[in-house]
This record gives sequence, C-alpha cells and structure tokens, in this order.
Amino acid sequence: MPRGRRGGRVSALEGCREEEAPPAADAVPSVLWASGQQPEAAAELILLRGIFEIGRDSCDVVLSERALRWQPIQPERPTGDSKYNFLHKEEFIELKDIFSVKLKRRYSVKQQRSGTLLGITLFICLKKEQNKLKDSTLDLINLSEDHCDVWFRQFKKILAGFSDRPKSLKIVLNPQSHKKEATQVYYEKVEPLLKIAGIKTDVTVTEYEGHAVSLLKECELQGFDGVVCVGGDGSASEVAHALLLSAQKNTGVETDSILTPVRAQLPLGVIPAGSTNVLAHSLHGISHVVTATLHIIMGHIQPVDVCTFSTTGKFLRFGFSAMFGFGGRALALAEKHRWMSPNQRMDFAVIKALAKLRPEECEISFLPFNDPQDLEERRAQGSPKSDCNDQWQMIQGQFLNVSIMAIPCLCSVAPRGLAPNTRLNNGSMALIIARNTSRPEFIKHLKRYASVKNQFNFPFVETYTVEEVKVHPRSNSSGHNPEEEDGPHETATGSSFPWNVDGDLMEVASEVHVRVHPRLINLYGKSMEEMNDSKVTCSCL
Ligand SMILES: Nc1ncnc2c1ncn2[C@@H]1O[C@H](COP(=O)(O)OP(=O)(O)OP(=O)(O)O)[C@@H](O)[C@H]1O
Repeated sequence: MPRGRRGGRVSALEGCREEEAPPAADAVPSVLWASGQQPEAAAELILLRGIFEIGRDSCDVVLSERALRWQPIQPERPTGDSKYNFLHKEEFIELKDIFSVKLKRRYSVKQQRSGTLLGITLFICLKKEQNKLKDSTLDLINLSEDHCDVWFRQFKKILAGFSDRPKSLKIVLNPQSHKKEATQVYYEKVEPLLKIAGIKTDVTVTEYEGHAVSLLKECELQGFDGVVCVGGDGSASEVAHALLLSAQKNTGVETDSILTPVRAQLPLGVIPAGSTNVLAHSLHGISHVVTATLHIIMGHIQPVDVCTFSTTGKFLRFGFSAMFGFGGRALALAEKHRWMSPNQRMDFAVIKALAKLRPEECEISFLPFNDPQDLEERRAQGSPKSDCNDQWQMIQGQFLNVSIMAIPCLCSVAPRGLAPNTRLNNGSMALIIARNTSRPEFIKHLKRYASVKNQFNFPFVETYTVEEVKVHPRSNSSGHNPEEEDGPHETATGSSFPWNVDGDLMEVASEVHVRVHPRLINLYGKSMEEMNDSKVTCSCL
C-alpha cells in the first residue's frame, strides 16, 4: 500500500473563507492515506479522469467505481531519476470512506454569495488507532467551474448511492448528563459533522426522567432513519427501551408480559456524554464522541442483544445489563446523594457499600446457553437430544453480587469489560456470581477488573453463559432495617430490592426474570472484529 507524505495545505487557500466547509472537520494536509487494502485498480471501471492540484502537486486524478487515486504529474527527466519516481507513488482513498462533498470557494471581504471557485473538498472518515474514527478533508483544487461541476455531480451521485446512511435523525439530548455537558458536546462536536454530511435533525432536550419514553411513545418516527441519544447509559438505555416499547405497540404485541418481542424499527445512535458510557464503549471499543458520530453518519449498523426484565410474569423493562446485591446497593446509595458531583457520589457510594458489605440470601435459577452452531454440529454427529443443556439449573446461598450482562460492558475501570467473555450479539448473557466472602477478598476481585489478571479466578466467583436467569431474593434474609439507606426499601407492597439496570435504579420486591433476545435492536456502530480487519496500516497522518 502506498505511503502518503506529509505536506502543507494548498497555499492558494491561505487566508480564504471556504464555502460550506465548517471548521469542525479537521483540516489536514491534502496528501493522504489509504484505509485498508488497495482496491484492485485494473479491474475497475473508470468514471472520470482529470487534473487537480492536491497538496502542492499537480496530480493526475482518476475516479473509479471504488476509489479515487492520484499521482503527481512528473516532469520529463532526461536522466530518469528513480528516487523521484519512488517519492511520487500513487495515493488513493476508497469512496466508501467519503461522507460529503462541497464546492470550495474564496470570498472577498464584502462578498456574501458565490465567491471564486477554487475546487472541491471531500470529507472523509479516517480509521485511527484504538478503534477511533476521525473526520478529515481532501482538497482537489481546480479553478474551472465546468471541470469542478462534472466532478462535483459525480461525487454527489456516488454519495447518493450509499442508501444505508441516514438522512434524517431524531436527537434525544439529556442536558443533565454527567456535569451537564451533553448540550455542549452535541452542538460543538456532533451537529457540525451531521450538518456537513447533510443530515437533517430534530432535537428534543429531555426535561425529566422518563421524558424519552413518553416522547417516543407520542412521536411520529416514520420520517426518521434513526434515533440518536446524547447522554450517559441511563439515557441510552431509556431510549432503547422506548424504541423497543414503541415497536411492540406498533405491531400489537401485548406489553404486559412480553415473551417474544419484535425488533426495534429504527437504529439507535449513542453519543457518550454521561458519567458512565458503558454502552457506547462496548459498541465502539472506545468512549469517543467523534467516533460515535462518524459511525452514525457512515450508517454502520451493529445488531445487539437485549434483555427483558420481568417480575411475577409482568414485564418491567428492556435493558442490556444488570447488577444485584453490591452493584444495586451502590447505585441506590449514589441516587440518595444526587447533590454530590457524579464522580464524587459514585466513589462515595462504592466506598459506603463496601463498608456495609453484606450478602443477599438468594435462589438463582438459570437456563444455560446452547450455541445453535454447537447443537447443529452435535446433531450432525448423531448425538442424542439429551446432550443439549436445556435444563434449568438452580443454585442457592449467600451472594455478594450477581451480574447479568448481554454486552461486554467495557468502561474506564474495566477496559476489557465487566463481562469480557460475552459479545454484543452472541445470543447469550454472562451470569457472574460472587458468593459470600471476606471484604478484602471481594475488593481484590473488584480490583482485578482494572488489571490484566483474570477477575474470575477466585474460589468464590462463578461464571455461566446463559439464556435466562431468575433471581429470587429471600425477602426476610437481609433482616430489613428501615434505617439502612441501601437495603430493601419498604413500599406499599412490602420491601423491595435495588437493581442496577444500565446505571438506572430499578426496585423490585420479588423474583426478577431476565431473558436475552438476540439482535433485538440495531445500534450505529461496527463490530470490533470488522474494525480490526479494516485497520489503517498507513501512518502518514
Ligand atoms: N432533564 C432531566 N432532568 C433530570 N433527569 C433527566 C433529565 N433528562 C433525562 N433524565 C434522566 O437522567 C438519567 C441519567 O442520565 P444519563 O445516564 O444520561 O446521565 P449520567 O450522567 O450518566 O447519569 P448518572 O449521573 O445517573 O450516572 C436518565 O435515566 C434520564 O432518564
């Protein structure tokens, strides 16, 4: 693959105002890179060929079906200088990495409209290290209106062919997320890129908890290609829940006891702007606003497994992950101290929950996951049906924490994930159980999440891969004390236990039944495997 050279911006543009080229897109040297394997040039149909100035060179530019290639025009050298030829190797970008095209114009001070044409600017999505995406530009300079018009229309036609990319998005923004910076994040980093990509937006700023659910219940979503949530895990999970709930209602599925839910009708984009951004981090491998925005613009789609939570046959909510015991109690404590800053209250709650660490007496039953591929193979080998593990299993005792996770739950304190062995869409959940042990041992287990050592390698920790779980707390076991802030809460119907579902507090009095539903929602993102396959190998930028 060719290596690009570093170069300055084209000197003719210095000090000029550029039409429709807002500052959000990073201005980069116009000499470029390649995003993966060089597409086979010889076999491709050539659409256009012409001369543009790129960087400081006059280039022979070829637009084919899959790529844009260019090579500096070499002056004839009587001596034939091989070093010079090596420096001027062909460079290219793949068309699938372009997300917008604009005409580039120079304006004089008083000129408001139609300045002097300078050429064309392409807006490109670059793959960087650590799963990051970055926006960039490539200037193709040519002062001829006719020449640029032909190329501009051809690029527009190519972009119109990417039918999976969204054209209109409903934005749900939580202004209270983290330190109230979601509004700034959206208007400074996200909206400028959506505008460059020509995506129409309709923004709703949420005013209270549960607003996203009532909004999406009422909102006509037909005109939108997707919904984007700007906030933390609580908001993202609420929007996902609302989208799935609307899908059930629209298709007449009874929402009192959802057994087989239908898929969400629109994809969901998650812009990380909260105290915890586990969903965005698990989805993109990194919690990075521009990366999340570019996945949305490029229309990358990732189907993701979702859980349903129900109690005594009654549907409670959709979600991606849950914690019961220590995880639920710590969240209940944090919620009681909302007046503290987000980081402060979470640290305080974890320390307090650890200080008051106590086990929960429970009965946990679960249905082990049977990988359909394994079953198929076993069937092909003539194994009897009894070989498959379709029997409910039950364990009981005293547990410090129970985690049930359909996604890997990557976050800053657990970079490999709270459930590193599960995938976004493998149709199973990780059930991770910490039985009663001493406080120091439990703390050692928690600390391992941040290290490279195996956090499950303790005699009191058990992990299972499951399809369904029922957690049945023995209500009188914790010896309910009304003075305790984090214990079972007294409600009209008796005491209830705190659950942490995607960072939201859910209080339930009796058994909770969690079931995984494979690929129930599409999220904007790309699987880590796909991202790694198409890693950029050129380091010129
Ligand atoms: N205007 C609002 N005022 C108060 N709460 C809101 C508002 N809009 C949304 N919410 C609720 O705030 C909750 C938490 O929001 P979010 O997850 O975006 O932020 P966060 O900073 O990660 O949250 P937390 O501080 O709980 O960790 C969501 O469950 C959402 O329903």
